[in-house]
Amino acid sequence: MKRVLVIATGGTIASAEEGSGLAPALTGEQLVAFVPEVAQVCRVEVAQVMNVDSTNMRPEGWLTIAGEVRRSYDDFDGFVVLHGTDTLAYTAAGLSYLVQGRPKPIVLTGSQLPIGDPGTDGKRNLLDAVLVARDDAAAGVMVAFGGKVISGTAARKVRTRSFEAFDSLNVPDLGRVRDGRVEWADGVCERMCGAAWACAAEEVGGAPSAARFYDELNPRVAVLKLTPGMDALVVDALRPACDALVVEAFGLGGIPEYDGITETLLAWVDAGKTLVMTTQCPYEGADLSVYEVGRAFCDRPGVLMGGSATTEALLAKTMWALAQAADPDGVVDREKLAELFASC
Ligand SMILES: NC(=O)C[C@H](N)C(=O)O
Repeated sequence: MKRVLVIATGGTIASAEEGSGLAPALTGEQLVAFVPEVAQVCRVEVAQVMNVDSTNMRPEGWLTIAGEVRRSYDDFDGFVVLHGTDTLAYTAAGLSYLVQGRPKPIVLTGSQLPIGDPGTDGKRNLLDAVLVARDDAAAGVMVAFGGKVISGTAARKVRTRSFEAFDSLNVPDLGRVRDGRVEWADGVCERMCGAAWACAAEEVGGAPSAARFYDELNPRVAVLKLTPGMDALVVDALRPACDALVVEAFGLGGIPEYDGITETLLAWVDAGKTLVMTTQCPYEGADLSVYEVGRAFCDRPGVLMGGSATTEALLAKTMWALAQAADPDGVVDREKLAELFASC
């Protein structure tokens, strides 16, 4: 029987109402006990690394989860991370960059209703995630939620109440779990590699092979969604607190020319910081070379293009790449940063 480690972090799945609003109350052991089918399909152990609403999850928490996977890696065939849904997509992206190669499956899930609620989606999601984590064809970081299996770098929470809370943006779902069976989409291994992992061609398809663990992130990265009439002071105000800024431009890549917005953004890279350009449209990605209002950002040292990656993935990738590209004094090698950014 395969061995699965359930890493419990909290979230609605573990929550109960104790008079001041829903808050995590149950342990991972208690959650697993709600789903007896889990013990019938694998040997399960639980690690409780924290018990928080995912609103309070930070990049340090991603490192804690990745550290737990690393510590237990040889003892288990797969990992399930029980997590609040609100920032689950960020953590899934963070883990995708912290555990690269073609690692054993690391499957994130949670629920929209507490596991003790009679209509809960938590039992189904927990069992589905375990089924994916023990599946022979599974590898890498994934989200299993509401029957869908989604790449860890493509997930976005798109619904606040419904059970189908997550969509896969710009890449198809990796598969589905239906009636207790994992059904992978056609050509899924190639897509999984394209989405998240820097795989060599011979690593495509089949079971997990080598895992590459990283244990550093630079959390000094913010996301700025441009809005009509934004004051350049807002762009400036973020600078002291950040080493990089992920900019959600308009449409295909429009950056306002009025009131010094373009100049104030470009001053970031002149000061040695990094800009990552993306779009506020969820689908089809950005291309700043098309319109005049984006051209100034093309071929500029220090400016990286986000393509069709999600903002969640770009934030996590930037935190990872900045940490790898910095020397001990924190000076970032831009060439190395650009290479790392393009590598996964
Ligand atoms: N459904 C959920 O899990 C929401 C909860 N606030 C969390 O993210 O922890």
